[in-house]
Amino acid sequence: MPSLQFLPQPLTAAIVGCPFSGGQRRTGVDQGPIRLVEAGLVEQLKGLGWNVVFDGHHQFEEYNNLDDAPIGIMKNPRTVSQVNRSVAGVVMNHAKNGMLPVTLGGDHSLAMGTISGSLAVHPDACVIWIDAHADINTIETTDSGNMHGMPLSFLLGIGDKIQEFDWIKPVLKPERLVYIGLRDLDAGEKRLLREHNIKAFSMHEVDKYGIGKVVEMALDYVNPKRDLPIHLSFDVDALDPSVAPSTGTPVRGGLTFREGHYICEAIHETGLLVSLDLMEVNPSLAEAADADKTVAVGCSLVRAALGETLL
Ligand SMILES: NC(=[NH2+])NCCC[C@H](N)C(=O)O
Ligand SMILES: [Mn+2]
Ligand SMILES: [Mn+2]
Repeated sequence: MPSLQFLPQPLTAAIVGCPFSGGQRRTGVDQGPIRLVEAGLVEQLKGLGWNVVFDGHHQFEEYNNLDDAPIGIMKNPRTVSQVNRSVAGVVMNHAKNGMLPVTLGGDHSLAMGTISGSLAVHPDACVIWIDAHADINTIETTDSGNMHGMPLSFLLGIGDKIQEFDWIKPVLKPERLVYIGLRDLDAGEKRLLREHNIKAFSMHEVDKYGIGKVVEMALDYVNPKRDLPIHLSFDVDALDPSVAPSTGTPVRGGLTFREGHYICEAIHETGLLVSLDLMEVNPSLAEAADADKTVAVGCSLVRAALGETLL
C-alpha cells in the first residue's frame, strides 16, 4: 500500500456521496454518486488496499423545501448554502478522524463544502482544481446564476459578502490555488484570475508543455517544497467530451483519458493528498453507453488518485 504522508495507517477513505444538483439547472447530476458507487467504486478501492467507509449517500431532504428566492441572479442560494454547510461538517469530521474524504458529486458547488471541511483540518493545504471552467464567478460576475460556477469566489473571499453564506470562511489564499485544464472562462472570471494573480494552466499550456511538465509546474507553484497537504477537486468536464460525454457543461478540446489519469497518478505519487472531489458526472445526459463510459472514467480517476498504477 502506498504511503500518504498526512494520513495514519491503515489508510482509510471515506466516501461522501452527494446526490445534489441545486448548483445548476440540469437534472440528473444528483445520480452521479449513486451510479459511481453502483459501478463498484467501494470494492475497487478496497482492492487497492484501502479501508473504505461508506454509510450511504447523504440525503439533504431537510433543505428541499427552503423558501429559496434568487439572490441577485443566483439560483437556489439558501439550498446550496445549507447543503454545503452540512457537507463541510461531514468532510471535516472524516478528515479529523484521519480519513481521506472522497466526495462524489453532484455539481461542483459542493466544493464550497468539501474545501471548507478539508481546510478546517488542514489549514495550509493547497487546492488543485481540474476543470474546463474556473468556477470563480461572484454575484457580480455570474451570467448564468448557477452556483456550480461560483464556489471558489466564496472560498477565496472574493466579491460582495452575502449573509446567507457567512458560514464560509475565506480559507483559501489565492497563492494556494492552481488550475489545470481551463478552456471556457467568462469575461469576469478572466478578470478575477488576473486581479488576484491566480495561477492557471489552460489547455494551451497542456498542449505547449505536455501534461507531465504542467503538473510539475503546478506543484512547484502551490507546493514548492512538496510539504503541504493537497485537496484535489476534479470536475469530470475537464476531460474531453469524447472521454467523458455525460456531464452538464461539456467543452470540446479537453484533457485526454491519459492526461486526466496522469494528473491523479502524479498527485498520488506526492504522498500529500488529503481529500478528493469527483464532480459533475451526470449519467442522464447521454446515451446509456456514454453514461456508462463517463461513470467508468470517474471510478478510474478516483482509483488513480488513490494509488492505482499501470504496472
Ligand atoms: N462546475 C461547472 N461545470 N461549472 C460551469 C460554469 C459555467 C459558467 N462559467 C457559469 O458560471 O455558469
Ligand atoms: Mn466544469
Ligand atoms: Mn467545475
